[in-house]
Amino acid sequence: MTTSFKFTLGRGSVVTGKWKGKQYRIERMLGEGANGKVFLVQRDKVWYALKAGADAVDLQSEINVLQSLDLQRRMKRPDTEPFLVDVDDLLMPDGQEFPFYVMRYVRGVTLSDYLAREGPEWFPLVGYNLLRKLSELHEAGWSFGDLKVENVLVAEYGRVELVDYGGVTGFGKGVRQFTEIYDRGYWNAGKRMADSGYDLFSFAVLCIQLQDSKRLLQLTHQLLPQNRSPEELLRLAQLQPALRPFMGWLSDAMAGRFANAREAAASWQRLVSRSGTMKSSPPVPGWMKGLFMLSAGVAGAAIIWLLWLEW
Ligand SMILES: Nc1ncnc2c1ncn2[C@@H]1O[C@H](COP(=O)(O)OP(=O)(O)OP(=O)(O)O)[C@@H](O)[C@H]1O
Repeated sequence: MTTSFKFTLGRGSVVTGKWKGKQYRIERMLGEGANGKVFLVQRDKVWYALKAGADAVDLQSEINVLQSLDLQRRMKRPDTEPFLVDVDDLLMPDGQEFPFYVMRYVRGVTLSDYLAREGPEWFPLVGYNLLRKLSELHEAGWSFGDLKVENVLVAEYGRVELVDYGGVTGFGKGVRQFTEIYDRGYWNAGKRMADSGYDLFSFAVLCIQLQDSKRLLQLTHQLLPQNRSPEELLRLAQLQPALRPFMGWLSDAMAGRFANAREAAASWQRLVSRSGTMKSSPPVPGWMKGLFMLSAGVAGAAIIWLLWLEW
């Protein structure tokens, strides 16, 4: 397998898996990162995301996680469509080979783009959905590791999907792929070790990042490494009106006081329904609009209930 990773696939080109022979038509590149390139592709009129990487070992560990999550979901609901669709090698016309996998295409935008487009009042609901996603992963024994704004895609009605499973780490192991600003170790708040608290800490930083990325970045430049602390982060959070209802929650998450992500999600849900921070007039379909005629708090709880049913 080659280690160089300089290739492009133009729109309309068709790639064929070496071993299984499935064909995919390339539409466009969705993203490019350290571990590979992700393309929007089509097969039998269905859209998928195809990720090709240079390093078979890295890609294999993402594949293992996705397989284990699919298994877990199918055990809960046997009719669930798998997220991981195909695994094969890509044979390029010039003879180079790249490992790839094909997954469900998430029709979403990044978390910050979603809130900019739909309005900041979606934050409590999207945050809740993200916590539920994390707890699903944790219950399979994995920590996401590299939780950050760019790795969370949000689709219609605040549905959340995590992308880039390259940082996923089994509980108890050292986290290898992380982004400093979201990292518990960087803020002198605990070990760089995979557990539910590691992701919840990153989630808390992500909340601040969403509300005030500028001051968060400034803070990292101002502080000496030994002075980085959760208290500094909480001081920043306190300045954000949107985060005030969540101050206690953020403090618990940063101090590792939640037993797991499910407990953290339940606590978030209680806060949202109690404080009425849930948005009250979203662009929702007619059947859901009726629910929003109720008070914001009740409507919020109703949406959460709906999402619980679907999850
Ligand atoms: N299933 C998907 N559906 C839609 N878009 C996706 C999907 N998977 C990945 N993407 C897009 O492709 C981008 C790059 O994917 P990914 O983060 O997995 O690559 P990477 O090489 O591991 O990147 P990084 O260097 O950030 O680790 C994502 O930010 C996202 O925009």
